[in-house]
Amino acid sequence: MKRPAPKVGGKLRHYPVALVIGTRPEAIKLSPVVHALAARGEPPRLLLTGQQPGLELSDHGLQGFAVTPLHLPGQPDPVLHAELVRGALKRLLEPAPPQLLLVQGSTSSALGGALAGRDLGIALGHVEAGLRTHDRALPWPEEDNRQAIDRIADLLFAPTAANAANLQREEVPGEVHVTGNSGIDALAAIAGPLPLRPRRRWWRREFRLLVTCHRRENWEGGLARLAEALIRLAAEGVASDVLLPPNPTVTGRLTALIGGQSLIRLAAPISHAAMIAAIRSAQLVLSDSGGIQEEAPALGVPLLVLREKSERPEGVAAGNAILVGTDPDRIVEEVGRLRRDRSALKAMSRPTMPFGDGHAAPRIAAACLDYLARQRQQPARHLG
Ligand SMILES: CC(=O)N[C@H]1[C@@H](OP(=O)(O)OP(=O)(O)OC[C@H]2O[C@@H](n3ccc(=O)[nH]c3=O)[C@H](O)[C@@H]2O)O[C@H](CO)[C@@H](O)[C@@H]1O
Repeated sequence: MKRPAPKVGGKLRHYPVALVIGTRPEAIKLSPVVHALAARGEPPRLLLTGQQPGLELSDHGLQGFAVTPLHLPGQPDPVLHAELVRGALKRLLEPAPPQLLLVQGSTSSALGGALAGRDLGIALGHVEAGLRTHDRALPWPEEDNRQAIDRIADLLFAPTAANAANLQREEVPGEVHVTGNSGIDALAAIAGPLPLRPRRRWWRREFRLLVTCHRRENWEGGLARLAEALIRLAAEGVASDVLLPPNPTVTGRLTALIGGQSLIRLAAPISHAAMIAAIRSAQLVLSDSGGIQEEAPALGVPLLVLREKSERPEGVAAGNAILVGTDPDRIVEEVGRLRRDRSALKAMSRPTMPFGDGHAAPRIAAACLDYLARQRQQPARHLG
């Protein structure tokens, strides 16, 4: 189907900085950056790809900013989606390109935005640069997308020193800044000043799990193995709250696998503030989400990571998380062990801040504006 090209807003020229947003985690993590840029007198234009249909920017405090929607929902083939975003953004931005384009993370929207920026010779900033599993298949396509974006970015905002070390090893040509993850800024905006004090009442009689599972690598087999584990745990009296993702494929499969099981509650996606409250009140979280791997340590909530490999080893190193994959025996065993061993659970409940101090966004905004000021003093860039 031929899609109409998005209308070009003449006002584009008034926005030296533009940001690409496609999904919930990008909105969550870029909102603090948008506000930090605005606080410094440079409110950016938001380019909303539509990857996650129904994403409401106002849910993430992004109302009132200039928004250009592209209406490009995610495709079964993420490489195709990245190309659609690339083409649409090139048509949109070519007449009046911004001086700096920011993308976040590892989505096909981020890759498409980065490639469009490169095609048009626009300086590119990557928020959340340098995360690596060093395995192109786990997760695919995120690992590929991250590497591809980092290779062409002019500004790389690495959340941690280990992320920056990955970039230095790869000898990326852009400037690397260690800033912390802006997701922790978003968390602080909800939870209050960080670090939090350890929770006093971390143990309760009833044992409830908070569960999310949506990564592509878990679609074939992983979801069914997790479902088996949750059903076995329910038989032992362990209750689970399973939060369904916005993705209808995963929601359909999870509902077919565990819908109607006693002690297992399925719930629709909730707001970020409600999610933070749910994490805080869980005794143990099971998740394959990237953002939750960052939030749980800062909130001092123990986490079992439903993945074989993670690009966020800092949570495991800090003692808050254990990588368990989706083997049902392993999940049942770890949950059982932590349920019985209160001191092990308590040791994982100490709030830690391996992913940042909650002040990443002002650092990112300052580095962007400094870069723009330097660029303005140089002769114009030419497309090679
Ligand atoms: C493993 C991986 O590659 N993850 C990538 C994925 O995000 P990620 O895996 O984090 O995506 P999720 O959809 O799990 O989003 C996580 C965020 O959504 C919140 N939440 C979750 C459930 C809910 O009902 N409501 C809600 O608000 C969580 O608190 C968290 O802040 O794309 C991000 C954006 O590019 C990247 O930064 C991540 O690296």
